[in-house]
Amino acid sequence: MLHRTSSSRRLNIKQAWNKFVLSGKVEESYVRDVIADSWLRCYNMGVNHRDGYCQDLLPKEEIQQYIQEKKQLIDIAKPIMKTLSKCVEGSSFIVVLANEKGFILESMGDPDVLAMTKTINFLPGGDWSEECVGTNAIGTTLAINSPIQVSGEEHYCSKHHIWACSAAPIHDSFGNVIGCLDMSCSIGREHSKDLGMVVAAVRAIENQLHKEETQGQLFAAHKHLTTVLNTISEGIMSIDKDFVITHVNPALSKIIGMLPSHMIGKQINSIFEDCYHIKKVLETGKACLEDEVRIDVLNQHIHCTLEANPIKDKSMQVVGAVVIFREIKQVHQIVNKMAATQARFRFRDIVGKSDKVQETIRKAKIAAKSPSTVLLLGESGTGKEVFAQTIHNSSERKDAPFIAVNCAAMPRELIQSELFGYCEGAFTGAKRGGRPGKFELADGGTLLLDEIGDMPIDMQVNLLRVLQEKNVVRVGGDKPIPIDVRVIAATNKNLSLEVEKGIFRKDLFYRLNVVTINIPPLKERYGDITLFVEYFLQKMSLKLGKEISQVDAEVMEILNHYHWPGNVRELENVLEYAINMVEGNSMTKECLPYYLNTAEVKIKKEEELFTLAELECNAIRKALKTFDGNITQVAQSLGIARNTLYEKMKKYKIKK
Ligand SMILES: Nc1ncnc2c1ncn2[C@@H]1O[C@H](COP(=O)(O)OP(=O)(O)OP(=O)(O)O)[C@@H](O)[C@H]1O
Repeated sequence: MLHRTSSSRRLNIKQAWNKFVLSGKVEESYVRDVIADSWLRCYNMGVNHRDGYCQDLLPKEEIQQYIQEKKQLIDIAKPIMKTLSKCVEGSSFIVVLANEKGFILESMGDPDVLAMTKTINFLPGGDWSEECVGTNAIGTTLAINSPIQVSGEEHYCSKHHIWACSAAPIHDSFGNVIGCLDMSCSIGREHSKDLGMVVAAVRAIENQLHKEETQGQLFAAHKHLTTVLNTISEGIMSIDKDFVITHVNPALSKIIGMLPSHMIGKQINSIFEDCYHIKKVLETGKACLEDEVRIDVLNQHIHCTLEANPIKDKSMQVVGAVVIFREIKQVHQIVNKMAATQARFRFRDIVGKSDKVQETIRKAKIAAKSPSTVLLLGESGTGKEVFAQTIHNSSERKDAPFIAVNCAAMPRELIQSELFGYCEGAFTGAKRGGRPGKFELADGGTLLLDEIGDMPIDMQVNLLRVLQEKNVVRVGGDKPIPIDVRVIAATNKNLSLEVEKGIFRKDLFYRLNVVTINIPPLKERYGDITLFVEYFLQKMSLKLGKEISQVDAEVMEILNHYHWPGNVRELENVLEYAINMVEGNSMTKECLPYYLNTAEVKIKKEEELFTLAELECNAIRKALKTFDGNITQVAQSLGIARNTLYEKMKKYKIKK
């Protein structure tokens, strides 16, 4: 139903208006109170009823300033204004947004009507307050803080009598008026639902504004909280009810040695090996405070106090937990640090799935359970010390010290006192009270004699005596001190050859060569390079503050075919160099050291020689993969009997 002001009513209002402009009094009952009040305000403000042309169109810079101030409102209102314009398309309407002072910020709609608005400066920058142009929808809605429709002669100025306008104020979440929305058309084209549409559009604008405000507040609160968490020196982690890590602060990342991005989104038990304290909090909903726990993560043990608090929702259901870690620098850790290295590695930390490494691990596990002396043989950088630490940590001596001594690095004249200690006054410069040697420091634990092949021959006899007698006599002393030490010796030399050459004592060789473990060179560990790359990338990305998300296939090709004379240590160094060289987050072959990119490496790759056993082993593996473990088909394809195939699989420890 069209609601147009009837011509008789218009006439009555017009007569009332005519009388009012002469007398300044509203006598007729045809004029709504809200309009009459507005007329009186305008009359008292001295608004010229014959004018109505907005004189005060703002200069461009000032309009821009107003637009800038209301950017958020305009951004939200514009799409809603467009929708409103679309709804009334073809009905000669325009939609106008003004600020709380009545200055127009934005207008859109019917082009003919927009053209008409130019004659009265009903344009962006125009001041449509009552004070400036008298009673009108924009100025009056702002003056009364309520929606209003102003038609024809209800306008204070005669020039506006040809318009019918509906407007409603827009409020912020505190109820302050921040602007208004108006819909205008020529008189006679207005509709009873115009005001309702404007009010609905204003509600939509206000809702969106409040939503953005709430989001802004949430964002600010989140930022605030993150800043607090990030500046706290304790390690803090939050988890959800499914044990998934949702937040890790930088302090915890530093304690654990792992980037937050590598932890967030993961299950806690994929990072921490023993997390039953934390799980209990989620299960029981009760907080937990532990004085001292050992957290096993990334081949290291972290001693810390642990505090875990449940997070509950409105209905008191546990929805997650916050865990606080405080690192304890334990006394024996400090002692260990001063004396030698901390034994960090355990079997599960040893990278490598190749048969050769698995065989070495099998033997090392046996050695760990026995009290016998162990001899570790392997090229430089293969991980002899890694295995020595692992054996120690898996032995019953794991809680006692692990001391490593490099026999090649010690000055010849100091070996004796370093290993066996000295008494006060043993030599010039000897400390008061004397000093214990490495054997004494390792008492109850394990002593790694690294590079044993480099121990001077005249020192070897003393070592043999200590190993046999199980006591040490400090340099300058005469009292034997009993020691209980498990010795692990390691060398990259061929000790029997050294014995033949007379450089190494035969009796010491036999004394050490009780449980011998060969550590394979890296080039023989088929398939392990990829695992090492993953492991070192994760370890070093934190140290170097870089995240590498991709390693080119070409890089893997080169790394997989290089002969690695420096073994794992060389690979570790190459990767550290390459990570440093990465620009962006992808490792290309240009990042590798020059020598790995040279022709020599490629030739080696082509000329690579395998032993017969390796060829046989590879052929069986390939065939098993091709025939999906079907023994009959594999035996047929290789031209051997099934029994022979089983024997060979056993020999090479190949599983189906
Ligand atoms: N299986 C492994 N898993 C993880 N890291 C390893 C492994 N093997 C070796 N490494 C790393 O490679 C480097 C060299 O290892 P390590 O010092 O144990 O070798 P080594 O054989 O004792 O060397 P050298 O003969 O020169 O003393 C170390 O940084 C070690 O952490």
